[in-house]
Amino acid sequence: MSKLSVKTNDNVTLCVLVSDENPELKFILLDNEPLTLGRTQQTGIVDQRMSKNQMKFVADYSTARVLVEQLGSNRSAVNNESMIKGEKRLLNHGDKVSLLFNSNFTYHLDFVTPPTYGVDSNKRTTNCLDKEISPKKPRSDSTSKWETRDGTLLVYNSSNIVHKEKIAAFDMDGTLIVTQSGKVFPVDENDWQIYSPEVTTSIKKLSDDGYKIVIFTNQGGIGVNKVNEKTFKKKIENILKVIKIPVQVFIATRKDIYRKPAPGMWNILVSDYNGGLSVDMDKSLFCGDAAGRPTRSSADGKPIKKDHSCCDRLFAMNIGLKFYTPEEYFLKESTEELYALPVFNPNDVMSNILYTDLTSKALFSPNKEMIIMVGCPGSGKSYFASNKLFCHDRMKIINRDTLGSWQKCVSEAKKYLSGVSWSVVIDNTNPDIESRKRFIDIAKSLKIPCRVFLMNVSKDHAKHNNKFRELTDRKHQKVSDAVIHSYFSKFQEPSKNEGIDEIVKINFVPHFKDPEHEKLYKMFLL
Ligand SMILES: Nc1ncnc2c1ncn2[C@@H]1O[C@H](COP(=O)(O)OP(=O)(O)OP(=O)(O)O)[C@@H](O)[C@H]1O
Repeated sequence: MSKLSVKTNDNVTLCVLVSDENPELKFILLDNEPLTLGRTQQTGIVDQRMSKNQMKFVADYSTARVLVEQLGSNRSAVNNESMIKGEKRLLNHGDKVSLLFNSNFTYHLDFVTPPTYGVDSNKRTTNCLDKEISPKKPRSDSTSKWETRDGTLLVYNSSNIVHKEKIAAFDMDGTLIVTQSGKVFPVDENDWQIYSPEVTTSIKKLSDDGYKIVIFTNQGGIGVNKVNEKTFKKKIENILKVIKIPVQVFIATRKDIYRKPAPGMWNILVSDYNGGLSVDMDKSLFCGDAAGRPTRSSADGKPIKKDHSCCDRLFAMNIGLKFYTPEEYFLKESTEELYALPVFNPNDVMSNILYTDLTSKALFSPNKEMIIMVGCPGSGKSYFASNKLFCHDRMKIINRDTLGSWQKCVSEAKKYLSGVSWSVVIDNTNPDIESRKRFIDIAKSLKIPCRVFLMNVSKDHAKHNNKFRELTDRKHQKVSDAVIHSYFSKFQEPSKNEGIDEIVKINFVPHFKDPEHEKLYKMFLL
């Protein structure tokens, strides 16, 4: 039995939230009239984790979408992706909402064609809440096809997009379009032309052959307000008018997991934007111009600048997709396979090495001592120092990021080492003699042994770790590449002459929180 009833006109597409646990339980969402669900008699939910007003829904019949906002404190979810208080999402027909994350309080959204109540007996006679699904109303304006995910990813769906197992994906700038002006960056939103006539014919053929056409584009300019988002969306719509085939577009506007070569745009396509169809990786492909090719000549001998980056090729490699350059795919030019990958390949990290060549001694001594870490940002000092496998309970990790200044680190180190049995680890970069001396002096004055643990990690490896940290730990303050370069320019190799008892080189031994982290770590990240 439905908890609500409503009289409707024949031409109205009714919108209903249907409980997955009890399909009899349905809530009608009237056009533009908010409905709040939570721990109430209406829903029959008594779980105390649920707020009385947990989620607010507002249907927009003109666009066949529903805006949902989480009001309660505990997490809810849309299509199994968790939401927090204050977060809003747009729902489409068929989307699943969990009033509480990981619970059975789930509903799905149906747009239902209402009955005619005997006005014309040839017309439908089903109850308005029976699951007779009307085709979605055509969206009234182009903006209704746009969505924003996680505040940074823009997604566009052509209204007649059909999901497929075969995906033909393309980069946009330099691949599907080039500037008319001949400049690297467009001078305005109209400064574009289709890369070559083969683009439209190839895409039509792919579509006829059962491929869904997708565009993945990095547009960091939007994130830093250099490019106007509204104007850019219009530009996409104009390009798609020329392509004339239904297309899905993903636009990464920030330096986050969605920015190529990180895999976020692909992952969200597979999880949320392919109608639940799995992707045939063997038949799918990605084509882009950022392929890491050096300066070269065209067939008629004209010089061609080197590629501005390798991010398209790396994106395809990270995902495991077949990769083509626009020249290969559209112009059928033969492949030269001349390209450069980043110096550091995360797949090369060795898991079968020891942390240190020191096999005779315990890495961390049970006796009181001072350990000075030396290593650039991202070299893994904190990860190593805080790894409980190697530390003992009476070991204080002292860190400038937490305390605020080296002076505070010095006094904290003195305090602990003056105590009965505490050892300390100075978890700062300590690149030069001057920065190490502050701590060596304390050890000397207290007659405590002092060792240096020197991180055996290259600059490119540290940059990779740093990027990985950015993508996996949003709370950690971002470290620019300039800070890493500055460490290396200041670096003075530690020497026993500084008053250090022992210098131990610490190798990078990979160890991951979970398989997802390992998978991401082993991808190329720029
Ligand atoms: N052995 C390891 N295996 C897997 N990941 C690691 C390892 N060591 C470090 N990482 C990852 O590399 C990133 C950087 O490590 P960490 O924060 O320890 O560096 P750091 O040298 O302390 O940097 P900073 O000086 O900026 O604090 C982190 O995301 C960490 O999870």
